[in-house]
Amino acid sequence: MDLKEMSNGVAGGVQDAYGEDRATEDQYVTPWTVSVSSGYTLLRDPRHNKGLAFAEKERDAHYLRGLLPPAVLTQELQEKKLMHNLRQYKVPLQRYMAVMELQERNERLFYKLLIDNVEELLPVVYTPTVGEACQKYGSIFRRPQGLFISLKEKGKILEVLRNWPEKSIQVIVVTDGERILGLGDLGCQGMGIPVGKLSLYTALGGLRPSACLPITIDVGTNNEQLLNDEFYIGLRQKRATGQEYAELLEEFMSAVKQNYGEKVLIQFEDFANHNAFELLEKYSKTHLVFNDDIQGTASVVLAGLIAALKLVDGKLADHTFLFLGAGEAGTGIAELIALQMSKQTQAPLEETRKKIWLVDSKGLIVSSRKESLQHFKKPWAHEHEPIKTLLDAVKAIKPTVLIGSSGVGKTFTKEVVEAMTSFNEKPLILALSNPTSQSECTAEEAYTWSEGRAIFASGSPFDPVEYDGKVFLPGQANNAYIFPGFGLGLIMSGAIRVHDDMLLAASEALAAQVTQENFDKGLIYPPFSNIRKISANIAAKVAAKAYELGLASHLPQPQNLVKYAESCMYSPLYRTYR
Ligand SMILES: NC(=O)C1=CN([C@@H]2O[C@H](COP(=O)(O)OP(=O)(O)OC[C@H]3O[C@@H](n4cnc5c(N)ncnc54)[C@H](OP(=O)(O)O)[C@@H]3O)[C@@H](O)[C@H]2O)C=CC1
Ligand SMILES: CC(=O)C(=O)O
Ligand SMILES: [Mg+2]
Repeated sequence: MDLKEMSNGVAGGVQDAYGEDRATEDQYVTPWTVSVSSGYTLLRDPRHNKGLAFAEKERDAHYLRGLLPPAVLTQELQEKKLMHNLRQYKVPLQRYMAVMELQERNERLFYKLLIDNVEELLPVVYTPTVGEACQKYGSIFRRPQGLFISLKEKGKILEVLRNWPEKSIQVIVVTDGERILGLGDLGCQGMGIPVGKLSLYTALGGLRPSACLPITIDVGTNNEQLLNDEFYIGLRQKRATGQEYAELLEEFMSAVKQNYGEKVLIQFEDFANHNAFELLEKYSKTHLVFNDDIQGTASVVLAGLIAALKLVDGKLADHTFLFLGAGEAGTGIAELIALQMSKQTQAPLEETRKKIWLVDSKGLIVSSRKESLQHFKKPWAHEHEPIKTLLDAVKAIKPTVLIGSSGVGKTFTKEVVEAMTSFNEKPLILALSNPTSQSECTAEEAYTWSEGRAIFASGSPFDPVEYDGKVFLPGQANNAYIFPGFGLGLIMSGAIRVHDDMLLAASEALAAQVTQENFDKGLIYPPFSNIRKISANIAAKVAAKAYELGLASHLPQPQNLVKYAESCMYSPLYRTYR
């Protein structure tokens, strides 16, 4: 038999014993797959796979007989088994890999697990474990998730977007990996963050998984360790900057709009501040963009403050705020607090900003430093003598609220917390930096050093703390409370732009969900176990604001926006196949 006969019609091809390879290595082939999933392909399709939950009839109808062992398990039983297995892993990264493997194998079961066990699994798929996963991303991933758009794709970004199998995208979370949590530049390995954030969009906010697209833009990395790592998965070059960077981002933003229309939400995540503010400012005029680190964080912290006013005396404007860290999170939060105060008191923003002080790596931001400050710090350069350390700033400013957003761990020392406690009956202390290793202090430190008087919340979760016979529940001040519901509100109203008033509406909606029972435990955030209900309420308020501002395009406005939000939410329950 000559080669041509063996090739089954593929000229010059081969036929191996299994009939798999129809072409020799030097020939071109077309990758193809069947479009209706059945049999083995169905079991390998994470969107439709149900594992042992396929019913007898489905096993017959979809050529699954023999491909599965005889037992038929319910989704609940599968969930029980998986949670049992997960709890056997003592190393957080192993849990992360196990849940990610589930996401790649059986999407609905993954989301059911995440929704039903949100408080237990949030630290696995999100901070702190996702930070470690990004650091080790190159070595732990077998199958890449999301789209990687590097400088190599310049001029072809639209084609790259078209390679993504889903066409009806509603939310994109995009990073360039330069400021991953408080871990710095992780280059292309930052992909874990958009993937994690989008899994929360689905689990906490109810967006369909197929409508979510994680993207990492790879313009190189300045992380020497990664550049020297032979297994590094990204571009092996220093970061592109200036015009080269701006042009790639411009092409990306245009291609997104061209491919998905103008109502796709683009969430910027973990960009370094020298790009983040500029990108937000530039594209908020032409696209539906949201910067989670600047805006989402601001909204979640403001919500915590509004709620905390039930535990401490006074109105927002009666308080004095001091930040450690004057970057995206710090100045973003400061600006939203000032805006809320201004709306409440009718005082101009320039006045309300004076209640807020920020410390950066060079000390307190004061007017004598104004000339040399980055533009986003300038509004916070108040009249004061220069102060170098946080402790001295705390003693001089005497804040009622201390917020950590520097990305540097252990900076709220015993002296700092004691100083806060010396002039506040109930000092409000928020250690926002992520992951846990970068937290400004631990929950235990905050409660112990303040002799049980601090109202404390942190970016990454801490376990309950027992102090002086009383159990304290630390809350989690994390933008994960906001962005899923916020995004749902934008999408369901067909919003075309994000407006600051929507952030304020989201804060108030979140604060309104804190119950007396939560307050009694010292919490200023509701538990994550209610997050879908919380997200529906946030979405409703955000959508209502979009309608009020004339920014909504989904008309007419649904009558009951909370019910409508709930009806839009993805359910992870298995469907029955005909
Ligand atoms: N809980 C949450 O929901 C969120 C938490 N975060 C966390 O906040 C942290 C900061 O993020 P982001 O604002 O985007 O980062 P940025 O890089 O934009 O800002 C960091 C700021 O901290 C300052 N800083 C750095 N080191 C010190 C130091 N030793 N002493 C005083 N100030 C210092 C920097 O000063 P300088 O300007 O002088 O360099 C800068 O002003 C990260 O850990 C991130 O994970 C962020 C978003 C949401
Ligand atoms: C939570 C978050 O967005 C961050 O730490 O960057
Ligand atoms: Mg972030």
